[in-house]
Amino acid sequence: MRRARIIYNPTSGREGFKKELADVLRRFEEAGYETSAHATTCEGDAINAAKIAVERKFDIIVAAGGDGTINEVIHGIAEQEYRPKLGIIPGGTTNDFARALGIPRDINKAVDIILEHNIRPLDIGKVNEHYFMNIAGGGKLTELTYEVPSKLKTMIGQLAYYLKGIEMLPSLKPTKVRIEYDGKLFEEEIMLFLVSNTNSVGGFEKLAPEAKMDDGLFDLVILKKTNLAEFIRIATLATRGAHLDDKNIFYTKANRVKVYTEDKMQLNLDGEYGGLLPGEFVNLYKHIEFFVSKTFCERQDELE
Ligand SMILES: Nc1ncnc2c1ncn2[C@@H]1O[C@H](COP(=O)(O)OP(=O)(O)OP(=O)(O)O)[C@@H](O)[C@H]1O
Repeated sequence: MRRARIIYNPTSGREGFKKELADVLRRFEEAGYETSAHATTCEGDAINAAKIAVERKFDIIVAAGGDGTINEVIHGIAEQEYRPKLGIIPGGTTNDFARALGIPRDINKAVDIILEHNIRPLDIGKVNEHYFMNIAGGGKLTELTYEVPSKLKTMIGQLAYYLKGIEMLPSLKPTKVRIEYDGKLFEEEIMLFLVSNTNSVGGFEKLAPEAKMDDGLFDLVILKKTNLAEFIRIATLATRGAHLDDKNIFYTKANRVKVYTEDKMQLNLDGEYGGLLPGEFVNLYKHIEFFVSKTFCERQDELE
């Protein structure tokens, strides 16, 4: 019999998953999975819980929670030789990764997707000792994703980023960087850089519109030094994915990207603080098998 391990964060988002747990367990059992659950107790607990699920050779792990929980589960399995397939039930305040995989917020519909069994091996990003699923980046502007208080995020969503962004615009400063990507070199002053695995980024769905999740490549998007007026013009273009051809943008695909900066620069991983640069970003090709929606499969295939 196939075995499923549900790892859920009882504190994530509006804490809705707990109430549904019995139903979710029943649905997995009915679908032929012997199923058990682990409620995370503190930061880092999902990493251990996932490692234990690997040791016990569960066929699938279902991560229920926000991006933080999914990220911890990925940390727990990414280094292992045997990696259970990963299903996601979004339950956080931000669910960028679930959104990228076309997984709806509704718990029952998310379970449907796992039980429909559309499985795709997808790339995972690694930088220094951290993993990321969606996007990593550096530059003053990327720092705003964690300066937005999470309460505010929940209440007003995307608007929180925009408000914070506007507040920070005058303090945007260029930084000299040296970026090595697949044996080539980019050396200039920049405003920010993004290393993207998916195209779903904190409300900007089109920052890396061509990012494909199973090609072993990141989309590297660099905004060169600009003045404020230019910056606003390009940010407007970016909301509709029309920025990549702009002369102020450097855009390429790469499997390995090394970033060195002259000034201190923070690293942003999936919207969270990820330490300081320098960093070496490595794309782990089709590293983990995920349960995804049919729409996701169609979208990926269109990008071929
Ligand atoms: N029982 C717990 N009590 C407090 N924190 C926990 C507990 N279990 C897990 N955590 C921590 O909470 C962090 C955030 O959780 P998660 O991402 O699931 O939800 P969220 O904060 O609501 O959503 P998001 O991260 O998407 O904004 C996790 O990275 C984890 O370290």
